[in-house]
Amino acid sequence: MSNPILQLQNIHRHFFQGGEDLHILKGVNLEIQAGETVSLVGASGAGKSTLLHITGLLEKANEGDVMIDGVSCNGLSDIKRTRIRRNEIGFVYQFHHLLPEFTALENVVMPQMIAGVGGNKARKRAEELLEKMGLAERLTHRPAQLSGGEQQRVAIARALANRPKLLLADEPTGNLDETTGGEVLNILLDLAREEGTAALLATHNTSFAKRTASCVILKDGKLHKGVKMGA
Ligand SMILES: Nc1ncnc2c1ncn2[C@@H]1O[C@H](COP(=O)(O)OP(=O)(O)OP(=O)(O)O)[C@@H](O)[C@H]1O
Repeated sequence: MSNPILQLQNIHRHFFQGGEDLHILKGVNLEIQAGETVSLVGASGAGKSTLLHITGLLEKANEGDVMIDGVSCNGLSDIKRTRIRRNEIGFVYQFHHLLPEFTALENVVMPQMIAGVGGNKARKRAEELLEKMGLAERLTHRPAQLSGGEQQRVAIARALANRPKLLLADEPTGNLDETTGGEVLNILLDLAREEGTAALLATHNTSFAKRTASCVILKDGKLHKGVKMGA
């Protein structure tokens, strides 16, 4: 069997605040395979965003290792960590962070051009992704001309544009109503499975968490296996 796409090994994170040692993550372990979707739930302040930041190589753990497709990222230089982050990891946030002056299509083309993909190829990939998102009629719309759900679908297409091995999403539907959020989540999960992307999604919405292949709960600094969920 091939390597898991993501392995978190004994991750610890402390914050030192006002003379106090806040030990937020106390030995977190997790494995996610290609095409596997996992939701991350936990009370506010449990450390979900901190764990996603460490997993996305945006910050470092005080102890432990993040392995991306078998590569140990702990001891790598900042340049190598940035390269892995750019090439192997896609991010979706609660707010879409699309570039307002560019169209939907251009927003999805852009990260590919930055990664060195040629214009025609990048455009074709962007069109395909946006069509799968049900946005074929919205390619030339700017973010302000799109609904919240449409904006978030463009953000998901952008995150997947460079075919990342790992998709990290922090409350990807947190800014949407229940129905729209559910639709956006289904699209995200279908696409991640279809593309073989490993996905870790932090969410407060327990009914949404049921739609991923598995669910982990962050509590008292450790991950606990959630009840085995649906698909
Ligand atoms: N840079 C920092 N310095 C000090 N404390 C921090 C820092 N970043 C996070 N924390 C603390 O770590 C804890 C976990 O924060 P985090 O944002 O990861 O939680 P969360 O589970 O994502 O919460 P929410 O669901 O409310 O977004 C909180 O108590 C927070 O105050």
